[in-house]
Amino acid sequence: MSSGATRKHTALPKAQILIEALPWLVRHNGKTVVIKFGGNAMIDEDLKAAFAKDVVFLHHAGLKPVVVHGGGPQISAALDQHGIVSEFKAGLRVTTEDAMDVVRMVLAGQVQRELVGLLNQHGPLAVGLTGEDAHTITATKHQPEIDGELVDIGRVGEITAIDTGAIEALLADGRIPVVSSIARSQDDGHVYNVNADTAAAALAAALDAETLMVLTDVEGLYEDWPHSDEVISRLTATELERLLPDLSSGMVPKMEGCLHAVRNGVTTARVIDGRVQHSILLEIFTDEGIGTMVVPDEHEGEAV
Ligand SMILES: Nc1ncnc2c1ncn2[C@@H]1O[C@H](COP(=O)(O)OP(=O)(O)O)[C@@H](O)[C@H]1O
Ligand SMILES: CC(=O)N[C@@H](CCC(=O)OP(=O)(O)O)C(=O)O
Repeated sequence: MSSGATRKHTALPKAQILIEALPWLVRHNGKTVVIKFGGNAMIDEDLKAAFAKDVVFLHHAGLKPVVVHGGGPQISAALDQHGIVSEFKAGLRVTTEDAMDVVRMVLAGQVQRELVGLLNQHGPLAVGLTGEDAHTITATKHQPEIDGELVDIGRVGEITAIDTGAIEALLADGRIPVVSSIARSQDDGHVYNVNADTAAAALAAALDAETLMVLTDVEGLYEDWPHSDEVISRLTATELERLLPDLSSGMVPKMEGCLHAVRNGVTTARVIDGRVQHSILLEIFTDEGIGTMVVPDEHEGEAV
């Protein structure tokens, strides 16, 4: 049996860890953080549960987390079951009308429900919605330019407007919004498939969020991918803009999204490793942030 003095002594390091978080708690109090949880980081059950705990922790620590989720691998698996081949052009899924039904079913009916369920194990907190709800995300048909030609990739949307009303009402009510990246169409009565990184960045900018955090399945933006695993730890908007033409595949919408966010009022945009448990807490409450941080140009040289 341990004495009172010993118990106090062994508990001391815990108190120190808590008190070290004080400056960050003060700095982030009341601030909105948009967290994009990528489909690739969502494959492991323990990671999903740890993610949910981190988000609930942020909520109770006085921040306002908004979750935007992906589901690329989950959509591809479901399309496969339906005998629909997955094809990507310019990093975006070619989405036929039939594929759109599957995308919507998987994102809104499966992935979002699962995240809402995990978050709500900690209390009546999470409310799921898609960009269709209350006109949260409106889009028009996106036609990427490939080799100088506009290409038809089906029901893929380009965001034209964000209405933050529903999300802000949920935040004001002490809830955690969980948003699926599906948009209402401004042209017809249908819906569009939107890349989840792009949706998260647009929401972060429209919500005037302090931070956009993109969780993925790599450590951050590699300097010379796939030849080296040297992570770029900090980039200004202008430095990122110069790098964009050389980026490939999944990193393109992420880094374009980070650039859009910091050019539109978000203080920092970060790409971090969703495979590391509690990476969100490391980013928000310590100096030992991991991954890649993008800052606006005017913050160059300042401590963020
Ligand atoms: N410069 C780069 N640095 C890191 N990853 C890169 C880079 N260029 C391309 N990638 C690829 O981007 C992937 C992440 O994007 P993606 O597969 O769309 O993930 P998510 O499901 O999280 O959105 C990485 O797993 C890696 O294969
Ligand atoms: C247009 C487009 O490509 N939409 C994506 C939406 C999901 C997504 O972005 O998921 P991740 O974040 O896991 O990649 C798709 O259909 O895969």
